Amino acid sequence: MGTAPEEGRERPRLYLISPPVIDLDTFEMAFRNALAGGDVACFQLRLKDRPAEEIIAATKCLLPIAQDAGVAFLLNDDAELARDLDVDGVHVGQDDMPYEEARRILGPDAIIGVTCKNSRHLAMEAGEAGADYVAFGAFFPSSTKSDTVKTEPDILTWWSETTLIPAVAIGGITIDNAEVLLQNGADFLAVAAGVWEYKEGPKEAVAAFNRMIDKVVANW
Ligand SMILES: Cc1ncc(COP(=O)(O)OP(=O)(O)O)c(N)n1
Ligand SMILES: Cc1nc(C(=O)O)sc1CCOP(=O)(O)O
Ligand SMILES: [Mg+2]
Repeated sequence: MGTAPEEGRERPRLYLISPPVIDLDTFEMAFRNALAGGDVACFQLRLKDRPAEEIIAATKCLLPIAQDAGVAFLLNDDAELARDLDVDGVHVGQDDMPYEEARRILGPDAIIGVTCKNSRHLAMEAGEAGADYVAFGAFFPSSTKSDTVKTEPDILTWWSETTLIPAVAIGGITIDNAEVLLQNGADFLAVAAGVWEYKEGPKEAVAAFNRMIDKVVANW
C-alpha cells in the first residue's frame, strides 16, 4: 500500500459491496473481473435479506477468490454467520447488533465496521468502542439502498482531523463524483453500483477508480 509522503496519509482504497441480489454463476465471473482490475482492499457480501443458504453458498464460492487476491472478506449484518464461515469480519449497522456484541462473537482479530450515517456522535461512540472503521453516508443518491441519510463530505474532514480510525465513505459513489470524498479525507470508497453497473464492466471500473485515486494522491 502506498502512502502520500507529505501528509503521511495512507493511499485511499476501494471497498467493494456486492449487489443485494446476485446470480452466483454470473457474479463469480464479475467478481473475478473486478479483482483483476486493480487494488481492492475489502469486499462486503451484502445479500440483503436473502436466505442463509444463499449467503453460505456465495461465501464458499467467493471467499477463496478474495483470499487469493489478498482482499478482506466481510459479511453484512450477521456476526454469527461471519464467525461460522470464518470470514475476515462483519459490517454492522445501527439496527443490527451493537459493536460490542459483534466483537464478543468474532474475537479480537476480526475486522468490524459500523454504520454512522451523518452522525459525529455515532462515529465517536463506535471509535471509542473499538471499531476498525466507521462508515459515513450516503453522500449521493444510491440506487442500491433506499433508506439512507444525506451526508455532507465535510464530516470526513472533521473525522480525519479528529482520529486515525479509518473512514469509509458510502452511498451512490461513482468514478465521476468520488474525488470530493477523497479530498475531504475518506480512507476507503465503498461502492456497489458504481462498479457492478459501470458501462465498461467491473474490471474497467476498478481500474478507473484506481487511476482516479492515484491522480488525487499525486496532487497531495
Ligand atoms: C461500508 C458500509 N457502510 C454502511 C453500510 C450500511 O449498513 P446498514 O445501515 O446496516 O444497512 P444495510 O447495509 O444492512 O442495509 C454497509 N452495509 N456497509
Ligand atoms: C449499503 C449502503 N449503505 C449506505 C448508507 O448510506 O449507509 S448506502 C449503501 C449502498 C451502497 O451501494 P451504492 O454504491 O450502489 O450506492
Ligand atoms: Mg445492516
